[in-house]
Amino acid sequence: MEEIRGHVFGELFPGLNQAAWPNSANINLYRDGRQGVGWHADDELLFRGKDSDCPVVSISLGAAREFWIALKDQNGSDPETRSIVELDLCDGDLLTMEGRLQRHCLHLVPKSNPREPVREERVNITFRWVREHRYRCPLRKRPPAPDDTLSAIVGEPHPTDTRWLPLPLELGCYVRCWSLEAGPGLLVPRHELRSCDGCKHVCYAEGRPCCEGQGPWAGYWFCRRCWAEWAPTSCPTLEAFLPSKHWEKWHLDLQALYPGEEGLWQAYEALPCDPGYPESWSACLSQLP
Ligand SMILES: O=C(O)CCC(=O)C(=O)O
Ligand SMILES: [Fe+2]
Repeated sequence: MEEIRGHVFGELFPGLNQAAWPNSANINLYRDGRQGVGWHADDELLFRGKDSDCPVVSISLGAAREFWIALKDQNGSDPETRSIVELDLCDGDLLTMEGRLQRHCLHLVPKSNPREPVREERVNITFRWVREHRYRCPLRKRPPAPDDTLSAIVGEPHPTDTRWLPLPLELGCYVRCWSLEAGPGLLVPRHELRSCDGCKHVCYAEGRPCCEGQGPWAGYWFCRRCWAEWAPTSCPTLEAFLPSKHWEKWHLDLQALYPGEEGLWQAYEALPCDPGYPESWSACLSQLP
C-alpha cells in the first residue's frame, strides 16, 4: 500500500506536500461482474464529507466496471435518476471525487449484465483523509492535513503558493457525449431510466439511462453502451456540447421563463427540440408553452 500511495501521490500529485497525503484507504475486491456496490455517499463522519470539502482519490485495477454518479433526491437517500452520469472505470484509471460531492451526490458500481458477464476481478482503492480521530488515536495529535494543499487535487490554484498547482483537467475521460447536459446536472428530456431494448440490462430500477432512437428506431430506447456499439457516429461529439459553450445561455433563458427548480425541470422536459444545436435554440424557446 505504501508503494501505491507513494506512486499515486508522489508522482501524480507533485504539488501535494507529503504531510498531506491521505491517511487511510478503503479497498474493495469485486470477484466478478456479479458483485457491485449500491448507491451510497462516502459521507461518514470521520471524513467530514458532509460539512467540508472532502477529496476521495480512487484507483481502479483489473476488470473495467461502470461507475455511476447522481444527485441525491429531495430526501437525500435515493438518486435523482434524471441526473445520472455514467463512467467506465478501466484498469489503471484514477478518479477523484471532491468538494461537496459526498454531501450532494450518491455513487454506484452496478452489477454487470449477466448476458455479457464480466469474469475478471477488479480491485478498487479509495484513498481518503480521516479528519475526526478517536480520543486515543495516535493520529489525533498530528496536525490535520492543511486544507490548502488539497487544492492540488481539487483543481483550484492555491492563492499565493504556486508550488500547489492544480492538476490539468482532461475532459476526454468524461463520458457524457451520448446524451446532452442541458444545464448543470440536467440531462435532456430524451434521457430516461428504462429497460434498454438492446442489451436488456437490469442494472438499477429495472433499467439504465436510455435515449430514444430516431427514424425507423423511434419508439426503441437504447443505453449508451448499445449506442456506442451500434452507431458510434450518431453520438454527438463532446466538443459540440461542452457545457461552457451553450448551457449557460439556455439555462439563463429557461430560468427567466420558468423560475424555480421544478419549473426548470419541466421546461427542459417540454423542450420540443434538441437544445444541443444552438441555431435551433430560439425556435425551441418560442414553441414552449
Ligand atoms: O469500486 C469503486 O469504484 C467505488 C467504491 C466505493 O464507492 C467505496 O469504496 O466507497
Ligand atoms: Fe463510495
